[in-house]
Amino acid sequence: MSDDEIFHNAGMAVLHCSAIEDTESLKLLIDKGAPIFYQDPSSGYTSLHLAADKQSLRLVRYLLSQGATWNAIDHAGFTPADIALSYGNTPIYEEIVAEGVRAEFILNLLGEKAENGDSGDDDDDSGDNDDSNDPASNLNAFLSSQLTYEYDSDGNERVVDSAGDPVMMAWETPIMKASVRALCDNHPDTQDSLSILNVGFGLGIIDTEFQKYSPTNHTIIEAHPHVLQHMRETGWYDKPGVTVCEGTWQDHVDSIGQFDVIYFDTFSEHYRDLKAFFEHIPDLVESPNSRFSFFHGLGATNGVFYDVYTRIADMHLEQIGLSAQWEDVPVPELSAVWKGVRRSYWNLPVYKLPIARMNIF
Ligand SMILES: C[S@@+](CC[C@H](N)C(=O)[O-])C[C@H]1O[C@@H](n2cnc3c(N)ncnc32)[C@H](O)[C@@H]1O
Repeated sequence: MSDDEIFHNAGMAVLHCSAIEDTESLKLLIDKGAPIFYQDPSSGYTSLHLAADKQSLRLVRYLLSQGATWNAIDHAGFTPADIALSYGNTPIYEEIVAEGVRAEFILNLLGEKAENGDSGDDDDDSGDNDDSNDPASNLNAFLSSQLTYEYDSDGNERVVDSAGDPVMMAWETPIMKASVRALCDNHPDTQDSLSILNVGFGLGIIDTEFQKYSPTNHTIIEAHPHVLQHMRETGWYDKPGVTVCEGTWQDHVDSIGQFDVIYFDTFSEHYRDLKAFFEHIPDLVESPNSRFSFFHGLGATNGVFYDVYTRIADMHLEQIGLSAQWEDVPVPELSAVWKGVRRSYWNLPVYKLPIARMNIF
């Protein structure tokens, strides 16, 4: 028998024992090195998918304790937690999501260690591998990519990079408006007029909304030369109170000052970059009343991943002394907006809008 056949048979035995909830035999197989992560070639199911499908919390716990993969996707596009959710099985869903948070949290720490030179690997979660020349995942490739401002066939504005990936799209307007309302409405410092920092101009949707509050200081950090050109052509450099900081936020963040309102929405960066920005917030806030938000699109092609990343971001904010509230914003059906672009980056009915404040004051 070839190695491949032995591997396949051992994997199928793991799946069979999971399907009949035979934990005794499962334990023997796993102790002998059978692959707990094995995916059925015809369905893509893993042992954890089967345990979720059986609604066996005991088996789910056992498999997770033995290192089962929390986020494997079957051929229909579902993770084990999606299956639990389809049954309304909250205990199993929560068990798997908690494991996801633990696993991603540790991967994040390992990623940081690697960046600090503690290990040779630059291996981390959430596709944070920027070795490629893909403008959507590598900042340098993005900054030298041609950007095009255009309208889709329904007249919705968007800006796309040279690979055809959308950088910003008009469908996000309700999210941007809701973010500005949550950041600016009833702000205790409105009397003195707000000072606002926005990182990432894109289509200028959020900056247009911020302008409605007549901020005395409205600072925009923008890195891409074509976006800056667009800002010049559309008069943003001449608006009273607006300061455009050309370059990346990493270039400016240490000398930019303090603000009542801070928003962050870049492109081609990764969770670790957002987290690095979080760490500057204590130095960027003007007062105890200052509010911070960011575009939360982490893992937004799958509800389980989105849930896991919402919790991870919340924990990281907490670690640096920020406490966040998350408001649900409904997102309409979007299939039409992805026509003519390479990848869709959103596939969920609800946006989780974060509003964070320093909790040390
Ligand atoms: C998704 S768009 C922002 C959309 C914006 N919120 C709006 O309402 O239209 C992201 C923007 O961030 C810019 N950007 C990407 N990386 C950046 C960085 N490191 N520093 C500053 N700007 C960056 C991009 O050029 C792009 O204009």
